[in-house]
Amino acid sequence: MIIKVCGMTRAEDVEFCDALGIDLLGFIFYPESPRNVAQDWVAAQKPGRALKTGVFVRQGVEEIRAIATGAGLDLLQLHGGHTVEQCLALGPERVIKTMWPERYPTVERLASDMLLFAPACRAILLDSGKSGGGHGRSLLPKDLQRLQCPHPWYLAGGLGPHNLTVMKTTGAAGFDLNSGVESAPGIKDHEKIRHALQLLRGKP
Ligand SMILES: O=C(O)c1ccccc1N[C@@H]1O[C@H](COP(=O)(O)O)[C@@H](O)[C@H]1O
Repeated sequence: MIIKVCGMTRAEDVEFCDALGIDLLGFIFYPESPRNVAQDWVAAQKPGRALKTGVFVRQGVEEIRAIATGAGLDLLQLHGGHTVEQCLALGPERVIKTMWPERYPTVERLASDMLLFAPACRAILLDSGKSGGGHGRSLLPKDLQRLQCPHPWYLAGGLGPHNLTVMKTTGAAGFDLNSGVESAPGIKDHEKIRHALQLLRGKP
């Protein structure tokens, strides 16, 4: 199971999550977000094990490539209306493509769109709402329990210790934690992260 903690804005949170065994650390490159970070600061963050994941909303391929190189990113989370062609141009092995189930009338229509993107990304991230991210709202687990998709998909949207037990029943291959493990936007609550990890991995 992959666990990502997103919205890193402080070195102490990067170090804490890396030491705890979090797999992916998310850095948001979106000026309208309270979690937006500067490329140079991200370049200075050097986790030992966790992969650095940049989150992009509006940027095109060339800009994403430049930021990825400058900030030393391992993975790219495309959290806007990015196309299959853009994912392929950036490299499927490093792309996490966000999709929004609430845009689809049925879970079957969602699954067929996920299949279109599958060859263009390493994983699909399902978030709440119809666009953007960091809303702090959650998807309904009962809808996702019926989802049939052979490609790895991760779950996002208001995840935290309060709902992870039920969210685990969706069968997601990964969980992306953000506002649900914060004390304020961009300020991670270490106890909530520890508790979330315990619920997901069953470790103290
Ligand atoms: O967190 C943000 O501010 C943000 C802004 C723009 C795009 C994505 C953003 N965050 C990502 O959104 C999901 C869900 O977040 P939340 O748990 O609902 O707060 C997650 O992948 C964040 O990485």
